[in-house]
Amino acid sequence: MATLFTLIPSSNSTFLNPFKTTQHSKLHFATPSPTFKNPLSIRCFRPPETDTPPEIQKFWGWLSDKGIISPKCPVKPGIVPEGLGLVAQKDISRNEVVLEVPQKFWINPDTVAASEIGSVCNGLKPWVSVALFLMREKKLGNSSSWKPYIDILPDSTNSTIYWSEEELSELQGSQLLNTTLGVKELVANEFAKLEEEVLVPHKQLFPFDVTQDDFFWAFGMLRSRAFTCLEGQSLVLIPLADLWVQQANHSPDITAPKYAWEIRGAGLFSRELVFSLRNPTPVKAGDQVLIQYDLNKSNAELALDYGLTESRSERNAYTLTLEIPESDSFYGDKLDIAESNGMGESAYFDIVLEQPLPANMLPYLRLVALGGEDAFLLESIFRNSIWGHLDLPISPANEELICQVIRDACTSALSGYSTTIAEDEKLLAEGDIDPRLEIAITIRLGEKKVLQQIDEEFKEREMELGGYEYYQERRLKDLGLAGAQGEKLPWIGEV
Ligand SMILES: C[S@@+](CC[C@H](N)C(=O)[O-])C[C@H]1O[C@@H](n2cnc3c(N)ncnc32)[C@H](O)[C@@H]1O
Repeated sequence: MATLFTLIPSSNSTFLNPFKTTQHSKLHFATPSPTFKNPLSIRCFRPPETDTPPEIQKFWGWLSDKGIISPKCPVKPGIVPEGLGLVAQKDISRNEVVLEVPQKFWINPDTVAASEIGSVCNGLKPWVSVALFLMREKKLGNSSSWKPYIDILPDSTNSTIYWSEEELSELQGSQLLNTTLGVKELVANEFAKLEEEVLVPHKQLFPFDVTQDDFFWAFGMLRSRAFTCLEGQSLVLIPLADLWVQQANHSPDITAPKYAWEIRGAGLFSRELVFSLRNPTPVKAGDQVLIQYDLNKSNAELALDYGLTESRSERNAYTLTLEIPESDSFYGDKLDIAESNGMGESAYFDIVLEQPLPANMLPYLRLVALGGEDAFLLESIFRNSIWGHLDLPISPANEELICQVIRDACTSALSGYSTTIAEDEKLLAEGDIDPRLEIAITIRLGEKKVLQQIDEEFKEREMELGGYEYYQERRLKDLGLAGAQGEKLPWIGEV
């Protein structure tokens, strides 16, 4: 029954689909923190502060020259513990608009299409074309009109896509390791395609070396900064707005992004679009303006996208993949039942720490495990009612099988990690750890806790097998054919 249950990585990426791969690709990464190069002095609205790096001053001057910000702008980029952030220049109340960025300063697939490389980007995936644009602008250096923006972008983040092999080894056994390797492989494949189809044939547009590392840099920038849930926009980089830092550990005051930003019409007849950012919670002058990037992302997703994790227990999740094996003699019937109930041959269940099992997980498991004396339930006569029956235990054999399969899978997954929960907890308690190691420990600890929780839940089910009411008893009761204790009366056959 091993095929009943497989554990695969999951990634609800901001702009990529989930990956199913465990293949390794070559890794090349380094330089974790933002660096500021090219010392230059520029005009800015406020007197330059002595500790403000020249790149930020130049960026600010560029934004003011372009009219994106005015002297009244209530926020300003500043150095914060998380790299660059937006710092309040005055007390800002909740819901106050802190900045507005017109469409002409956005970088999205339309920007690329209208640029010098637009004609060679036709047919590229939106994220690939924006990544190509971004790395080209970086290579263009002083000739790029986006230089002040490109110069404030970090060389990398703590996203696992930038980790060295040694750093990744701390994730041994985790789903995040598989997901990261899958993403890296996908990006490497996209780069190989891009090289063959665009970079080499159009060398005149790319008269410099463009490497896979450059592409990884651009990919990581998009992954950590692009807005993807805006109306009508597949993905868009919005200079200045992308300096917003994630509120570490959830504060109920900080609302989800959908309340914090919007695209609205501006100008004559509202023809021009403007990205507008509102302050989610009152902030005092000098403090950072913070946001929640996405309340629904797991720690693995936060680590992959942004290179950060949170200690809230709901951020810890593990994705179980269940599937109906093609070799199952009832494959067709089971698939039909799954499909009639909005599911398919495979089903993914994100199990969250300290949360109940996802709806439909137990019915799907029972369906996959259905066989033997219970197989009559797969007959077409039951097709309309079967899902309701699967919501509750079907038979001791079926329930025992799902418990065994899940518990075996948990034991096997737990044996893949190189540390125990206690060891990880001790390491975290000691503190003063490298940020990437802290991310790795948080992830593997969270995954193991979820696996342990699943195992305990099914262990309890296993111990209660004798106490459940199964399909036959329920059916007899419904028909008024059960005895006083719910037992089948001796003269009753199969129902
Ligand atoms: C949208 S950018 C924000 C601007 C960024 N701080 C910078 O220096 O350019 C997102 C990135 O900021 C950093 N970041 C944001 N919130 C953070 C947090 N709470 N803890 C650590 N790093 C954070 C991460 O590197 C993340 O990938």
